[in-house]
Amino acid sequence: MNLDFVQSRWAMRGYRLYWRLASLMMIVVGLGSSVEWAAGINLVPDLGGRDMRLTAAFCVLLSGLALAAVGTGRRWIRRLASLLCAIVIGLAANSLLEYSGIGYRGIAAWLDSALGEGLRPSTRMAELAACGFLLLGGQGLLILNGRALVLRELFGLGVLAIAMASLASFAFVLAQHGESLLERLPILTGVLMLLGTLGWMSSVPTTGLTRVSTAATLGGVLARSLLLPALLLPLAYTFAFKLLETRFGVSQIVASTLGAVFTGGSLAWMIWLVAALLDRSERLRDTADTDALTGLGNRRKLDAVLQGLLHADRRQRLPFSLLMLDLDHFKPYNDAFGHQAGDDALREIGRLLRATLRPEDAAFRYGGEEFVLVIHGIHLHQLPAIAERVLHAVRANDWPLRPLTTSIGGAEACDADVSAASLLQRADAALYRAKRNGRDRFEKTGCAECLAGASGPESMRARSWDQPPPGCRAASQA
Ligand SMILES: Nc1nc2c(ncn2[C@@H]2O[C@H](COP(=O)(O)OP(=O)(O)OP(=O)(O)O)[C@@H](O)[C@H]2O)c(=O)[nH]1
Repeated sequence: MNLDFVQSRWAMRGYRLYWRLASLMMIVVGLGSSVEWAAGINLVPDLGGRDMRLTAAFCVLLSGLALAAVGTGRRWIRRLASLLCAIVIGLAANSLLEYSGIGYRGIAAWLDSALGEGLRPSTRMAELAACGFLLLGGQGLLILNGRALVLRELFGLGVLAIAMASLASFAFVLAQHGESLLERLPILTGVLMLLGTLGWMSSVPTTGLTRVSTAATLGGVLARSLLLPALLLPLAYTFAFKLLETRFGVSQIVASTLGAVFTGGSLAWMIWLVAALLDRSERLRDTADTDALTGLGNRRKLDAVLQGLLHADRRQRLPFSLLMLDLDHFKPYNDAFGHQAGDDALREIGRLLRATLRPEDAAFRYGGEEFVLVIHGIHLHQLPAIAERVLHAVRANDWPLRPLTTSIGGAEACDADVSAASLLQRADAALYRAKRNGRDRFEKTGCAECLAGASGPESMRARSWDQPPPGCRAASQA
């Protein structure tokens, strides 16, 4: 399934920045480690454990250079970067063959004997590092050439797994002063592999796994805020609780219990974050669908509701009708008492409509002083009773400044209605007639009274009621 995402500008910037920093760091550390190895000096801070070997340092340097080149449009630079990745693959494969036990003596063995093993530490990188760089080189080569998305993501996940295991193992060793699970993979190499594989993924943020986490959607926010803690927290806990046990004499049972409590707590925190974000997005959606003045649904919400009702399976479609309301002589009311008083009156109409309708029906502000009511399970011949209830509620309300009335037009959803426009148009035609026939009254329009396919009522503007809605002339003048 191929999904398109709208990317978040900030997330994209963040990923691009990370990619540049990762490539820079790899170049600096790779170069530093190579020089350090060659000159026998200490340039790169020792993180404990074993030193990085010459071949690993070279792989880091070449991967960093190739990574820096991925953004360029120049073909020859991309070719050069592909060549660097191919060299990384070659060096890693060479190391693996050296370890294979088939008696292959590769570059590192040759270098070792040429430089005099014993005088200098071995040039050979560890087996796991070789596996990691084989995958990292493959990932880079495929990204640079825009090939095999799934395979390169799998390569990335492979490097991630090796790097994470090395970090966890290192944390464990640090805490325990004991044997490492992955004793032969130096921590610096693990960290750089982690940087490198995430760097490759970040260099093309609109593809593969990263495109979800750069999306400007709820899913994108969740991925950005939860992926990294989900990866790193178990690692940090392993370290912290092992440290409590070995260095501070906390018993194993207490350390394990604390580990379980913190892991559960983190999980609960992540779920809470998801729930809070879902809640916020739902409230935002509600706000977008609500008219701020009256608290009723707005035009956008009405369109969605009608769309849903009209697009329901014809055979299962339940009858429903519309009432379209327009306040009578509202302009003089506004002019006489001011806009604020007009707003209060509109708010009061919203309250009256909510109070008058059954819970299953819904009122929407269609625009200005026009409202639309969606009445479920009601046919045209049943509408007058409901409309009369609304007319009475408005008429009988205790208006503080001057009595207000409303005119109402009604129409039923017909089989021929494929969109909301024709239905709204019939309700509008009936409203036009109610206005023409003296206001404070209800009129209805039957299914055949307007031309099918008309473009819907004029709305959200002051109506003069001198002209009937287009497409309903004959019916409107009836
Ligand atoms: N206070 C207030 N007035 C509004 C709002 N929206 C529309 N109106 C006013 O509603 C009035 C509508 O007037 P018209 O459409 O000319 O019609 P009318 O005076 O109600 O007369 P008929 O509809 O012909 O009975 C205009 O004066 C608008 O300014 C609003 O949100 N607040």
